[in-house]
Amino acid sequence: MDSVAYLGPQGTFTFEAAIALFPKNERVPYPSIPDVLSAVAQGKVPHGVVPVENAIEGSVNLTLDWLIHHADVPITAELVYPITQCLMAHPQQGNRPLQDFSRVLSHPQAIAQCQHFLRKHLPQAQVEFVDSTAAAAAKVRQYPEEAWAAIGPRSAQELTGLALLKPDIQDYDNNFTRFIAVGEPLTREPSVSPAYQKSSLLVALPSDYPGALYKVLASFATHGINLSRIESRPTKTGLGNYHFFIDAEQSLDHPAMAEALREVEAGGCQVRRFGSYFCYPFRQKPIVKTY
Ligand SMILES: O=C(O)C(=O)Cc1ccccc1
Repeated sequence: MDSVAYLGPQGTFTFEAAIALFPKNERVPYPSIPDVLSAVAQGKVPHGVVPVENAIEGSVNLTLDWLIHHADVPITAELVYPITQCLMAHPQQGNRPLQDFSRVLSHPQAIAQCQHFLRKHLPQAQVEFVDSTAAAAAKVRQYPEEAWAAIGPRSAQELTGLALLKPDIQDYDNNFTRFIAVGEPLTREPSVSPAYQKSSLLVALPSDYPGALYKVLASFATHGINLSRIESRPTKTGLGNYHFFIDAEQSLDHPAMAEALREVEAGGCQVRRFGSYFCYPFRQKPIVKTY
């Protein structure tokens, strides 16, 4: 069975997303987002799952930049998945008042989603960023004597046997994250039904002149294509140089899309196509305890 690389270890949000997108496949944890994308790009695994955007904190720039600069892999599916963060600690530290914790560990996106909570309840705690929420939980588990806490999903708390200090600590409701699958096309249906088809593109403008981006947007508009996301990322060639990561709610082989892209390219833009794929809205949380 085709295996799936995901941002691990077991118990990350990406682990849950990988279960929802690839319920029957073998899943292989990788310690970082670049490791997942590179494993797929190098053909070590046919599929990968990584986070790409969060409703509160925005883009996962590491994912976008690695896709743009280092891993030439198509996007094959998207999952929109609800995120609830909990605060956990070693059972030996479970009765400690929150304000006495000296350190809080998590993935930068998770820390960013709980800024207000941390300022209010753990103002003394030093923040330590790690590669994933479940890696944070695993590290806290290794240091029973330390007054350390981790932020992450309930599955990480359950799998590591940490004490649950407080559930639902994210600052805003409606905390959703988009995860993408990359690599070979999906051979089986995920455990959720698709909502609609979309495409992802990277558009580089020919040069900096008035209306360059406007012309690109106009081509999509005149062909009736709805853009659901436009993210400027530095090209890394100099300050102020950007290209645009664009999501369009249309398949690449649709005639209107093909015509819009022909126009954009005729205008001198370079367009990279990451592929067309289905977006799967989350319906029911997978049960991770049994995995
Ligand atoms: O570290 C994880 O659990 C991840 O999957 C990355 C992440 C972190 C915070 C919100 C969504 C995804």
